[in-house]
Amino acid sequence: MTESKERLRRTMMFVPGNNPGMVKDAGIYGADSIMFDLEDAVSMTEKDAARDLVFEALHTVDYGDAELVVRINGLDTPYYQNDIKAMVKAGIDVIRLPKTESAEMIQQLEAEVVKAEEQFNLPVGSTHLMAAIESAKGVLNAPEIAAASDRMIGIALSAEDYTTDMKTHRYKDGRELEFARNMVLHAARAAGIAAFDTVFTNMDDVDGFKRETEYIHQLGYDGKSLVNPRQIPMVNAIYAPSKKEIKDAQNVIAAIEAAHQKGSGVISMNGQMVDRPVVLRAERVMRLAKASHLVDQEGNYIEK
Ligand SMILES: CC(=O)SCCNC(=O)CCNC(=O)[C@H](O)C(C)(C)COP(=O)(O)OP(=O)(O)OC[C@H]1O[C@@H](n2cnc3c(N)ncnc32)[C@H](O)[C@@H]1OP(=O)(O)O
Ligand SMILES: O=C([O-])CC(=O)C(=O)O
Ligand SMILES: [Mg+2]
Repeated sequence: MTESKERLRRTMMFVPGNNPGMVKDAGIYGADSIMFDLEDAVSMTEKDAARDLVFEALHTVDYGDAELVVRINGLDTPYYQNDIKAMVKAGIDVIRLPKTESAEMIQQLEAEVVKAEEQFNLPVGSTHLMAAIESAKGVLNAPEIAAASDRMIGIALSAEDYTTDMKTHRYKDGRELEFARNMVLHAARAAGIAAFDTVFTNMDDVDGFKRETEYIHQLGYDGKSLVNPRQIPMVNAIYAPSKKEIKDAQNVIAAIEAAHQKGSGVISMNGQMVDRPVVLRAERVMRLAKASHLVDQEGNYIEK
């Protein structure tokens, strides 16, 4: 559970569960998490076929190191119980509940997941959960939702449905999302889980996508839900630390290790106090640097 809670999740790519070609090839683009969609990308008439297709793919396709997520249908639909059963049986890593509005909904989801894990002789607790927050009620209850279960690995803002619920729509400057973005992020951080920003659906507005990603990176989001593989390298580039950030992080880690040997937890480096929060930030920079293939095994910067 700990490893799973802490893994890098910069890119979580939606893959329509009813599209055999996309489902089969989803692993080739290097997304940190692949999210098969059984909900809004799939029409009512294709719900069963999509579930079968994803189930089959989970058994036959090698998705490498990617985390495998499924967005099931909502708790107010006739599909969600079959979705949970099939996905737990297939050994999915994470179930994402759409349109989550309360902690009770997560508990209802968890009860079904426990039943399925027992039915298929899987260790109880092995399936992780996350929630998509898509309404005013969900945003206001985000702290309770994020803390509703030990299985929770993250919460995501879903701005398409959220802006509809708020009687607005998405603007280029994103000001209509300010409160929700901050609320979701704070709820995730307070619960110690990951925060995912919403999809950006205009594939032709590359500058707009980059601006939005820079903004949510600055806020502190772990990553973003995506709809297209072309968005993956753009997110990774924004999350990749610079050469100077890597050097500084390495200096901080080396200096604090030396200080610890002498029994001290705080030091001064170039006039700057270095203590635990600075070290934790440096360690995250190094995790991102490794994931971005910017350093080799020994931690040396790789010139491109
Ligand atoms: C509000 C919400 O609920 S959002 C979540 C639900 N929506 C989705 O899941 C939509 C996911 N995205 C898509 O279906 C598509 O990316 C679209 C329709 C937005 C654009 O499609 P296209 O114009 O065909 O994209 P593009 O030309 O960039 O595709 C390039 C390649 O990537 C593949 N691809 C595109 N999107 C995806 C995806 N999400 N997952 C896997 N593969 C994809 C295409 O199949 C194509 O493969 P090919 O070169 O082997 O033929
Ligand atoms: O989770 C997302 O970003 C996509 C979605 O369902 C929404 O925006 O309503
Ligand atoms: Mg939605």
